[in-house]
Amino acid sequence: MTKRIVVALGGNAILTDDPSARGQQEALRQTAKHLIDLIKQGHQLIISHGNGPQVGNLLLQQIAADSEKNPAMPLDTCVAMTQGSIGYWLQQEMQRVIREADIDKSVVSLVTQVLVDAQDPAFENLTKPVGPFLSAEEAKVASAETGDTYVEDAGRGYRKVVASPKPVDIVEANAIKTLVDQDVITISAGGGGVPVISTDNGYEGVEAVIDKDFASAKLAELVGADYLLILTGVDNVYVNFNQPNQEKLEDVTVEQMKAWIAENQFAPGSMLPKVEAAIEFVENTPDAQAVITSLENVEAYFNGGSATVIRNV
Ligand SMILES: Nc1ncnc2c1ncn2[C@@H]1O[C@H](COP(=O)(O)OP(=O)(O)O)[C@@H](O)[C@H]1O
Ligand SMILES: NC(=O)OP(=O)(O)O
Repeated sequence: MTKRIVVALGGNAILTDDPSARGQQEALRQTAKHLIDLIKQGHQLIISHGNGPQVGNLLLQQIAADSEKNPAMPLDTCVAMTQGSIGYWLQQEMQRVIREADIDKSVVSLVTQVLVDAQDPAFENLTKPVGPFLSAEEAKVASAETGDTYVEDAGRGYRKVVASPKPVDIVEANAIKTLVDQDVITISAGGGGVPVISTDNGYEGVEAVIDKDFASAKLAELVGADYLLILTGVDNVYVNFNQPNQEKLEDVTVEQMKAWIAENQFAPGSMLPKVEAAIEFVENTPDAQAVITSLENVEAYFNGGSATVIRNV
């Protein structure tokens, strides 16, 4: 039976070891190959993706700008630029695998605005890591030079952090839903969506990067998805992760997940937002499921395999 699946692509689906345009498109070629099975099975895909490394790199490229003839672009515009570049690569690679599979389906990527609350306390408390990983010393130098805040990111090094307000609504949700109803594969809410606030004069961009897992949960709710499929670097979520007594989670309820969150089982900035986004989606969409697994495990999961699946009961 056809299912409506929001697929949220994590960092390793886009950026492996080569950050060039060619390298990222090659990574997305492999990603597209992992998704074709779902399309062959007749499911509707609504794809979203991260942009943390890419938008941070783009901000660094703005340093080369001058003030008048080639001005630096603000963060909301940089988010839109990464939606454009990643959407372009992915759209081309999805079209390639669809053509190779001899399937007649259109793919389109949409510049997507996500409404946030101008009063969100996240604007005062910067939490979203973007760009490259630095050593403690490099981060100290960069922070002294730019005034930017750097924090340690889940044991992987230091990264610049920016504001990350929660998504309230997706401006283009009806347009996306119309396309999905017409069986078009959409790539939307990339990089969490371009953060905008509502003013008397319409929408206005704000300097922030929305977490793509929360934006994907909102997207899944608004398009009436059956599944929110969060794809990341691990086949399953674990409790006591990376410890001798680590335990793989398979079928779990929202209630169990909340208890483990209270025990600080999931790392902020990496697994925690995924688990919270999964809970938010299933709480707002009672018969739906959220699945957290790796790209490599997707085909196996949808053919009867195992992953971390979060349901209401
Ligand atoms: N409790 C946990 N269970 C499984 N993985 C965890 C856990 N805590 C942290 N992680 C790590 O978090 C990573 C996912 O976060 P991250 O790489 O930031 O996401 P993304 O794939 O969206 O870029 C996993 O690949 C894993 O290494
Ligand atoms: N916007 C966002 O959450 O990107 P990452 O998943 O790449 O951090």
